[in-house]
Amino acid sequence: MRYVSTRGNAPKLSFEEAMLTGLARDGGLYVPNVVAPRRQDEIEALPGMSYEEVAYWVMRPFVGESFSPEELRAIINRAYAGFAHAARAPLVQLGPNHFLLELFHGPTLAFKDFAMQLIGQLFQAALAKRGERITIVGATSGDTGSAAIEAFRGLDNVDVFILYPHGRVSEVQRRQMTTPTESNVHALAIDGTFDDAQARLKDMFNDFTFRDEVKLAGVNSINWARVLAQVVYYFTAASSLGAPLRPVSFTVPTGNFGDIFAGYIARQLGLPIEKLVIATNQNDILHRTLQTGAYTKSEVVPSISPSMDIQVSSNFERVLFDAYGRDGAAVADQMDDLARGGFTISQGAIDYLRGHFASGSASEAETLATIRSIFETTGEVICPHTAVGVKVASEHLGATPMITLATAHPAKFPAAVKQACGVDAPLPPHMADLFDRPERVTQVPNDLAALEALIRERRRP
Ligand SMILES: Cc1ncc(COP(=O)(O)O)c(C=O)c1O
Ligand SMILES: N[C@@H](CCOP(=O)(O)O)C(=O)O
Repeated sequence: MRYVSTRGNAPKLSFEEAMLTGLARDGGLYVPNVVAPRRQDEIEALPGMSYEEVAYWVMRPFVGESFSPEELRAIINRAYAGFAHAARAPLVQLGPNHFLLELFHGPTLAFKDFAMQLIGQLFQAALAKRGERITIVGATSGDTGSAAIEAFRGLDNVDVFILYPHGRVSEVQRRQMTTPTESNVHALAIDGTFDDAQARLKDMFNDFTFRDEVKLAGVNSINWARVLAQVVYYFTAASSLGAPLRPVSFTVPTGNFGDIFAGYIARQLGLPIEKLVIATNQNDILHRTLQTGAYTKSEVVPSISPSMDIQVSSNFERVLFDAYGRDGAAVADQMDDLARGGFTISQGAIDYLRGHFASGSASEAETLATIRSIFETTGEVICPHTAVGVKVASEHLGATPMITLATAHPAKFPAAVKQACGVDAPLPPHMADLFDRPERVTQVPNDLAALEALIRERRRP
């Protein structure tokens, strides 16, 4: 298996090379050169397998020669050993034909742990073999940052810099990033939005002098390995509800488009997903794009689901690449237009997108009302991101089982939960003293040169 850039003008790489490279050198994102459907009998055999066994089955063909079968199995087993639930990603029923896929039983209480715990192990194995050290820079709207810090804290050969938008993450999310004491961890509060943070990160990748000097690596969903790890739970969830013999639908709270893109890959691998529904908060650019055919940036408005306060959804480029028949030059043109404010999608490409995705959005009031009504009718306390998904899913329910991804633990957003339904959402025991731990953070300007200077100064040579 080789990996190609969505902009068609970068070297083709192996899985390990693509993982360590991050952003392609033409500014694009790496994707597999082919995603072939799996055999039906193999998919039928998934129920009854452990999460780790399904993960191995999903990932093995994508990993190729980069890791031996034994190495990959051991890496997967280590990655999920610390999860608090034996099923790793349990399903709970919310109502007739509506299920929640709980993705918050990892160490930092969000779905990011599924991929980050895995790539932490993959990076360590690859770096040990190569005898290399790297500098990870990540952009976060709240959850990627803490998951990355948890996966890489204390490692001798990795420095981690996490850029989060100052004042635009929840207090629990911020403290998860600012309280680790390891000297290889650096929390940076940028004066701007998540989009600014992600744009500066991509600028760093496009500054080849800096990139090569610090050996820059990325753990955002820029990194294909992140997306791959997230494909697994679509299979475990669907197969526990009877797939592939009966179809299922998914609704995915969406921001950077990584999680739903993983669902799109699962469908390409042969999972019968009837509807794949994009659920956005009031920052509804993806929903508007599907409706209008134009991807037009507007200002990010802070919401009670802050991790989805995004206008430039990085992984949308990956699906556009397919929508344009894998024409990298066409994608590169559209991304140039995006830098100037937006682009209009061709008729063929928008038909492709509408054929693969449905969409909807939830206002702030609808998000709060959903948290409240789910609590009152089921006793479940859900986080605001999950509530966005549940609200949008309710507009797409039918005869096919609907699975909404519960992307974070409610304890990460206690203020919104309290406002919605009046209950406290306590942190689990391993985080119970989070508010007593001292914070360590540097406020930084939204300026490439200043950020690069700080990283050069702080990283260990
Ligand atoms: C809790 C939560 N829900 C949903 C999302 C959106 O996921 P994605 O960015 O993969 O679309 C995020 C951020 O990634 C998140 O942290
Ligand atoms: N919501 C994310 C944004 C970054 O997404 P990623 O999947 O590209 O890492 C966050 O919580 O940081």
